[in-house]
Amino acid sequence: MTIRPIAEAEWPVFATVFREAFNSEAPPAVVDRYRALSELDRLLAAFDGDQMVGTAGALSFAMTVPGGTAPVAGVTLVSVLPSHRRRGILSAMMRRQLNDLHEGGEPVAALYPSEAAIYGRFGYGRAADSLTFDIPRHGAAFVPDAPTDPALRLRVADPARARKELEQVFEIVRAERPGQYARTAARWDDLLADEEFDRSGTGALRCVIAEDGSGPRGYALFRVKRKASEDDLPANELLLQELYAVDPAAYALVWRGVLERDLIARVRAWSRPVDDPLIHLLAEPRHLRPLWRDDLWVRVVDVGRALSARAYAAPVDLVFEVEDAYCPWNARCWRLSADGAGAVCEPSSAAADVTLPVSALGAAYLGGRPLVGMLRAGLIREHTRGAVARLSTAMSWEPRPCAALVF
Ligand SMILES: CC(=O)SCCNC(=O)CCNC(=O)[C@H](O)C(C)(C)COP(=O)(O)OP(=O)(O)OC[C@H]1O[C@@H](n2cnc3c(N)ncnc32)[C@H](O)[C@@H]1OP(=O)(O)O
Repeated sequence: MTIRPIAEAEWPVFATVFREAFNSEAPPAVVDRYRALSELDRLLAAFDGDQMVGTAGALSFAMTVPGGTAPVAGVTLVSVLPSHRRRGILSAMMRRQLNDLHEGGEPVAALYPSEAAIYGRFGYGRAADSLTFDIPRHGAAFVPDAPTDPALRLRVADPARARKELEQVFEIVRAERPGQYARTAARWDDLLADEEFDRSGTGALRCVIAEDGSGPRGYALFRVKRKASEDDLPANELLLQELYAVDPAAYALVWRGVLERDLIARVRAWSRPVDDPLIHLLAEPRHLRPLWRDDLWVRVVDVGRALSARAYAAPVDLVFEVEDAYCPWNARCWRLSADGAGAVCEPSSAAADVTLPVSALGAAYLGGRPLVGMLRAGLIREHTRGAVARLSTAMSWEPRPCAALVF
């Protein structure tokens, strides 16, 4: 078995392997979009003799982390042909990729797993969660004191033509929420693509923008799936792709534009953050009927650099011991000292206050997974009473992390 980067000429075979592994029906135009999204020199393939049997890629993200932005490898296109599964090919590709990231100086990796049980063994931790809302039209009323702004108006826009305005809003909001990553032109092309395959029975991509005299302040992208009830009344579903706004009044107005749209029986919204302000705006939040699931998984590739690259919610100074079977350079004691002036995380020879698996550090890295929960679950060992609570408080962050756009 060989694992190596691919050449441009090998892309079609690479695409054949991941299409087969994912049981994908993606047409050539969509495969071209994957290529535009990919960074060729960061694609790895596994070979059995001459045959390509496995794939893995990484994207160079600037990702929002607590208090700033960090370089993060967005791991993607991971697949092994059905004929070659459960022989350790994924494990070998993950080991190679983690070594490459370490040597290339990328301190953190993140991914969306196809199945949540796969990546914990490679040191990834469940770092962000998201909610799916399923809101019936009759449950869409807002609390009486929901914010309004008479300067705001709602405009129906063509998504492709409105791209610059959407980018303008997104650039502001992405800096606030950990897990959000800067979007390349290819990412926007993919998000706004509206070919037959993208519609797949769910209708054209639509857009509303909340704006005032000085420009856009919020937007929603959505499709409408046409449906009729048994007695032939409109029962259409609005499928919300994304909704962002830079201030509360614009946020409320865009949601109103979505929830109060005529001829819609229900609104389904995926990948909403767990602290979505909509939870406070709906007069009857039980109508959100939230479904909880995992969003981003994070892998701390280099403990010292990763933990020095973020901010902390409270001062902390302690020593923790990391267990890491895949990245031996992490497996040792580290001292973390952080206060309002910054954070330093360095190797230490002092006795550890806490021992934890590297996946726990990944889970806590974006501020959304309190370590105290993992202590109670018996996944972390505490040697100094109260040390996990202090580290947990320091690593927690507002707002809660959510990438919300699968890569
Ligand atoms: C970020 C992303 O791209 S996520 C997309 C992941 N890809 C897919 O889901 C496509 C379909 N699936 C596949 O291509 C393959 O089944 C893969 C990539 C998930 C696994 O590849 P394999 O080469 O079979 O994995 P490998 O043999 O290295 O398995 C390593 C370990 O993970 C376990 N494992 C592998 N796949 C799964 C799974 N889907 N669920 C739970 N455990 C799994 C194996 O049992 C093995 O466990 P062990 O170490 O205790 O023996």
